Amino acid sequence: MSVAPPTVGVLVDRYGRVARDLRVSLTDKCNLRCTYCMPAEGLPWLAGPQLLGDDEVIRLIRVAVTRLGVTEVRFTGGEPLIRPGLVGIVTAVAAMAPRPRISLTTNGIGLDRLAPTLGAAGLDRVNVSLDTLDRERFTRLTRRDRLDAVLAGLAGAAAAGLTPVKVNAVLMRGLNDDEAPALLRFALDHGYELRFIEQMPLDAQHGWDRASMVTADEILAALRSAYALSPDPAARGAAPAETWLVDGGPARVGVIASVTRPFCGDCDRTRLTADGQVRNCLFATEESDLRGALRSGADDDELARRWRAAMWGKRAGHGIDDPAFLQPARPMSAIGG
Ligand SMILES: Nc1nc2c(ncn2[C@@H]2O[C@H](COP(=O)(O)OP(=O)(O)OP(=O)(O)O)[C@@H](O)[C@H]2O)c(=O)[nH]1
Ligand SMILES: C[S@@+](CC[C@H](N)C(=O)[O-])C[C@H]1O[C@@H](n2cnc3c(N)ncnc32)[C@H](O)[C@@H]1O
Ligand code: SF4
Ligand code: SF4
Repeated sequence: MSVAPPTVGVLVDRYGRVARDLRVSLTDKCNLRCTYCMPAEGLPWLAGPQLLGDDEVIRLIRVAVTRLGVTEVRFTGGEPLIRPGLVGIVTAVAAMAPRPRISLTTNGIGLDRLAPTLGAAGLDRVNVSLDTLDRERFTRLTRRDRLDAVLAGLAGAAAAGLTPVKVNAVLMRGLNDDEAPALLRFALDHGYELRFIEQMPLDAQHGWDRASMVTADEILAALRSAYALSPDPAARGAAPAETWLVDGGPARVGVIASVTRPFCGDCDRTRLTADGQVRNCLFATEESDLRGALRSGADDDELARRWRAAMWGKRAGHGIDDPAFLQPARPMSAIGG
């Protein structure tokens, strides 16, 4: 392996990992306030001029897709459905050649209305976050009484063919950690693919505590009290989720065990924040400023060169277990989860 970043080709790092999955944050704002993500009062949001405009987002995605080998584009945030230009951005990305696969990670609010339009624009599939089926718990966990809107969003996505519809759930001790089997029952009944996510130290309040985090092992034990789980024979590839067949399959359930079973060795992700910074890892402490370069006249070759250089410096892993671990300055909602 050479000691300098490549000047042509794909987004490779010094460990030989190639990033083909681009996660784009379209806004740092959100209409929920999940306790594991942000405080009740919200956060100091990015100001208008700091945000990439729609044309700037599209241009950077085009650089990634046509020059850097990116084959998957995921829109996230914050809450991507509240970005006014979302449909136009999806339409533009779907017209790129080679056409990337296009997906969206969302809290689902408003998706019932938007799903057909997004599907027609070229969105392939969605992941919807849902941590509890109990209205009172949902309101406590997200600080908003919007469970019905999320359930409607899920149904709307399935009806619009944005499949497979995946459901992301974070379990919080003492709040919804008894709900794993019920969430799986709900997902099986509706044909959604459920994945549980271990809580990570990426909340704005820095309230994460390893000792109280609900672990993958605990989640699996809870699921096994109600279902037979067997290893999924399908190859995992670079996916964060490890999956199991439920009661012999074909239905599956996944666990994203970022903390207790990290998957950094196979990571294929690169991230672009809503203000145009490339991050080579969720936990990166440095960013590369593509917005500044773009606005001062850099051409596509130069943007691609900077992106390659940013990925080359990616660390081997997140280092959460390292005593010297430092939580990144930006929270999950600003990075793009
Ligand atoms: N540590 C870590 N966690 C990630 C990464 N990407 C996603 N996750 C976690 O996995 C959760 C689910 O991610 P999603 O956006 O639903 O998508 P996905 O699981 O990456 O992808 P698909 O299964 O292909 O839809 C995120 O909220 C994160 O908590 C990553 O690169 N590193
Ligand atoms: C940051 S959100 C952005 C997209 C959208 N607002 C949503 O909630 O799906 C993406 C995902 O990150 C997850 N998430 C947020 N904070 C997290 C944390 N501290 N640890 C693990 N996952 C987290 C959420 O549950 C959600 O599934
Ligand atoms: S997890 Fe998603 S829905 Fe919840 S507060 Fe964070 S950005 Fe909003
Ligand atoms: S923590 Fe960083 S290196 Fe590990 S999987 Fe996530 S983005 Fe990739």
